[in-house]
Amino acid sequence: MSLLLCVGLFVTAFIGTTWYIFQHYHRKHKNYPPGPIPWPLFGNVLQVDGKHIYISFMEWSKMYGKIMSVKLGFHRALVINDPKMAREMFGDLTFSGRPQAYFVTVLSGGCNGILVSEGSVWEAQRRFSLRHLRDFGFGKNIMQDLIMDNVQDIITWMRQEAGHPLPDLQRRLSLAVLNSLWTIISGQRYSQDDPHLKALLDSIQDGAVAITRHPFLIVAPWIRHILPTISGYTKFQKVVDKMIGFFRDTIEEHKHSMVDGEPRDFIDSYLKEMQKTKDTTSSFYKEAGERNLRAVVGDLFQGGSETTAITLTWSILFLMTHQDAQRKLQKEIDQVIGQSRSPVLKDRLRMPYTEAVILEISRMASVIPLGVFHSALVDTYFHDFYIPKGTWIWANQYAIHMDPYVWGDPENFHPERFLSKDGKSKRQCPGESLARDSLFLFITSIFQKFTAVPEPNTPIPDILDSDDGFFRGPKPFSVIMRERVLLSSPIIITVAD
Ligand code: HEM
Repeated sequence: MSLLLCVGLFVTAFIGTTWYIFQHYHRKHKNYPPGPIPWPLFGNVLQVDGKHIYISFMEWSKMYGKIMSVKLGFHRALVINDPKMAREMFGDLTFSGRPQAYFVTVLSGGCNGILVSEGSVWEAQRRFSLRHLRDFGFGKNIMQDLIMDNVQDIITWMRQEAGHPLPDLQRRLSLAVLNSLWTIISGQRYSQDDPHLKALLDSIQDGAVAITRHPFLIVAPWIRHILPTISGYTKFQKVVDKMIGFFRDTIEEHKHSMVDGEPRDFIDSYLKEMQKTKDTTSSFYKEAGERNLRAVVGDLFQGGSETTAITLTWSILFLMTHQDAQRKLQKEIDQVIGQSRSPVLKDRLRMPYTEAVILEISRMASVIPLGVFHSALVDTYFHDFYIPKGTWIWANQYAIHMDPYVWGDPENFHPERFLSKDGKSKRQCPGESLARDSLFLFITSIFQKFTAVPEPNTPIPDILDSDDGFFRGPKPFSVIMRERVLLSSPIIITVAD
């Protein structure tokens, strides 16, 4: 090696190390929350269990405290492992930003829509969407009918498969949940086997996988310029293009088939709002409007389908492995609903045990174990900790849901613990009531008719273990649904007013 090269390498290493030490020790404010020492370039990413990152954070919080800092590549991030602090922080608009990171901007075609936008765009898009989703059923009786149509498909399918292990349970549930959303957003209802519906689900699932399979694009996006294939960039871009293309095609079809007068669905309403908008700075104006519409449609599908479907799959696993809880649930169903009619949302008021089961399933499932990133909108203080503008913030929902100080015995499935109430935050899930309604109607309808039992001689997965991507799903399991009563006539799903 020539002397010149040696000197060059030495100088580069010296400058790099000095810069790193300066960054880490001197530019860090003395009241910045503590955390593990990050490595150059990749931060703490290589120190966590890549499969269960939230468990690594939970372990670290025992050393560094309920509010701790980590570094994801060059990004500063905080992890909140305490329910009170998380509620307080996310109830404060100062922390209602979203990280404007590379992968976020690619997924939303800029910083558009509801999920990743900020400020006036977020407010306008969220307000418009909630108002117009209500026109097409959100939070109304008609939503119950839409959900029940899809519940009926699941009951029919389970009846066909009764007594045998259920194939593709999670996919079936995903298609059923997605179909209700699809009807509200784009006006059509498909059969469960429809290729269009399947293509939409594939595209949403590929999108979710794309986020988690390529962590380097999240923490070190610059790597795509050097190693586009190895870093996963080429594949990521392909998946994202396909997903955005799907939404673009759906919107184009609407533009061609839309008529004057009443909008047929959410997309029509949005297109009409765009036509009315003359303010060139509005997020509904022309090109900006189209980008936002595509992102909103993506947010609703991505936010609403897999979350609910994975929670339902966990429900079957938890109830299959806790026959006692399943029997109590069925007893309440028999007492309040009986066998002669289908469940209706009004039944919820008289079914505290069922509600407790749903809450306990949601706690133990923690389907979005780290929640969705927030970010600090200004330099600020929180519980005497200094938090610089732009810091990414995770609420470790899994740690909160499994905190022994809060729950006593968090690893046990124990619905009775939920016979009390909880609070709310500001940047909160707009689909919460739809998700709760869906979980109630699916669970009561399924367990009204069937009992879930494990397939004999097949291993049952540990319910505390999971298959993780962006979502936390159960490990594969085999379930047999046994019919509870033999009906000679086909099931009639009637929805009372
Ligand atoms: C079990 C079901 C669900 C779970 C566990 C869930 C969870 C979450 C979480 C943790 C957030 C982040 C809130 C925050 O920023 O602090 C969120 C946001 C969001 N969810 Fe859900 N969700 C569910 C169902 C739904 C449904 C059914 C829809 C739509 C129809 C939906 C649409 C959204 C949207 C658009 C956001 C972004 C809100 C914003 O940034 O202002 N979600 N959800």
